[in-house]
Amino acid sequence: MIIPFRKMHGLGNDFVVLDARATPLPVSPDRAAAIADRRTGIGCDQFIVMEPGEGGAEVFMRIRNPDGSEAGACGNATRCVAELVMTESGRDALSVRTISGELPSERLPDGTIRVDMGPARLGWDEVPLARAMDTLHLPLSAEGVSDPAGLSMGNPHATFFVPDLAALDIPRIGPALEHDPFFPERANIGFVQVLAPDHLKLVVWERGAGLTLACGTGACAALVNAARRGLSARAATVSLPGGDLRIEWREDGHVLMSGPAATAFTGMIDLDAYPA
Ligand SMILES: N[C@H](CCC[C@H](N)C(=O)O)C(=O)O
Repeated sequence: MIIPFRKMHGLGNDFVVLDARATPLPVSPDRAAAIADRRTGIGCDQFIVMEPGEGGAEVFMRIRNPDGSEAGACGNATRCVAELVMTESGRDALSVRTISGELPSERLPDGTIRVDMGPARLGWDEVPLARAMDTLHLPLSAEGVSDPAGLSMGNPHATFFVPDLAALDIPRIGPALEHDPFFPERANIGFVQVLAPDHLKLVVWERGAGLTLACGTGACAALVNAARRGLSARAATVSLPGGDLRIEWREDGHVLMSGPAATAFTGMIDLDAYPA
């Protein structure tokens, strides 16, 4: 089955996007993982399938990590899918639905995309954690880091605050933290250096994907956790290796994320060349 694909990215967090809105596509977790492979497939940080929208949403977005695991949210991909559907429909506002909820999105005058990523979920059972506790201070540590804050943006996040990101060996400490039994569904692990109350520097070890150039939900988690700790204002620029996102934790608990979305190239793929 030969079909078109679109290669997109948000600040270098990259995606293969397939369109299954008109016709269902046979994409198993194994096939998604094979296509996401950077040597034997197209390669991407997350594999995205657009499905027919439901409720008030124009499109449903299915998110899989390169290990085949399904994720409940992906901020950078949400901006990409929103931009794609806005451009094809000539609209500047629409909603993208995921398994975690409906995400109202709009194109701003400067061409960036702003998404209401929904509420930050702060309960231990929402993250989720393995047992009841205050999510503001988690009893977790690794070399050079300790005492993270946790939350969910529709996917699990732990945020460590450090004096100097450059001193960390994230590829070495990331995997064990991602898989800590403390996180029954694993977790995305963010490392934040607070530069100013309105400026955070962030690197994320992503669940099921590892080190990425940017993580939209990770930036949302970093801002909310910094504000909860009194380390930042409720709105800040979050600088990731791939570039900057603007994040605001609104008084109603919703988190707004603004940033770019880009298409790198399009092509055709033969799904039958990949494991069923
Ligand atoms: N690895 C994440 C999904 C992608 C998140 C990230 N790429 C973003 O932009 O939010 C997870 O398993 O929850």
